[in-house]
Amino acid sequence: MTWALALLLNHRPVLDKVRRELDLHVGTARNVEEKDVPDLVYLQAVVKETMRLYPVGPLSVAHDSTADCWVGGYHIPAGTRLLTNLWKLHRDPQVWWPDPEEFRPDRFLAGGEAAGVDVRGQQFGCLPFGSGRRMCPAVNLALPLMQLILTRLVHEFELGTPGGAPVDMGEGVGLALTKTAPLEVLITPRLSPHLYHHHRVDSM
Ligand code: HEM
Repeated sequence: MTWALALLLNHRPVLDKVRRELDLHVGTARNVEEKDVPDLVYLQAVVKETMRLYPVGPLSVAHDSTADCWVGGYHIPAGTRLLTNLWKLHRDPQVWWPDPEEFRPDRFLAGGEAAGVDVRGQQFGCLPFGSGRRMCPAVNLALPLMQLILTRLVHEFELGTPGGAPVDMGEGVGLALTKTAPLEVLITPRLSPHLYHHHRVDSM
């Protein structure tokens, strides 16, 4: 979520395009709901492109091979500890991305080189949730949640940075891909005040 906001702040035309899609499908008279997300194909592309460039777990999760096997010409003996470098894979020009370092969600839209590419482990060039039997079991929780929370932030708030400065995209090293500089975002409501009404949950 942090990386998605940072990318949108540094790529205003992409943010504007997300808003235009929202204005078309949702308008400004109500809040976005989960049922709207399937119509928001550009927003979905933004989330995919964010996870391609900034996979939450850049080295995925370690696995041990249970049997001898060959991968890409290398012999892997049984019992080898294996890590998949998703960060490298997602930015490798030999995989399929002509301009892998660029944030360009359109590549996931019809006509783009990654049209139809999903992030649920079926296309091996983009695996933010891993693949196979041990892929992330929470993909169907995490993906819709990220899509909905990001959409609501973009729909309900103008987003800016202190002094209009670009966001520092420095990446930390670790099992989770963290930002080295904390993200500072200025938010201003952009919808009618009654849409920000919070329901109070009474304690039982
Ligand atoms: C955007 C959010 C998330 C991403 C990108 C993500 C990504 C991943 C990845 C790459 C793996 C390793 C898959 C593999 O080895 O092939 C994994 C495993 C796992 N994830 Fe997630 N994850 C996310 C959120 C979550 C959440 C919210 C939960 C729990 C509620 C969760 C629970 C797990 C568990 C239990 C495993 C280990 C599965 C196993 O080894 O069988 N993940 N996740």
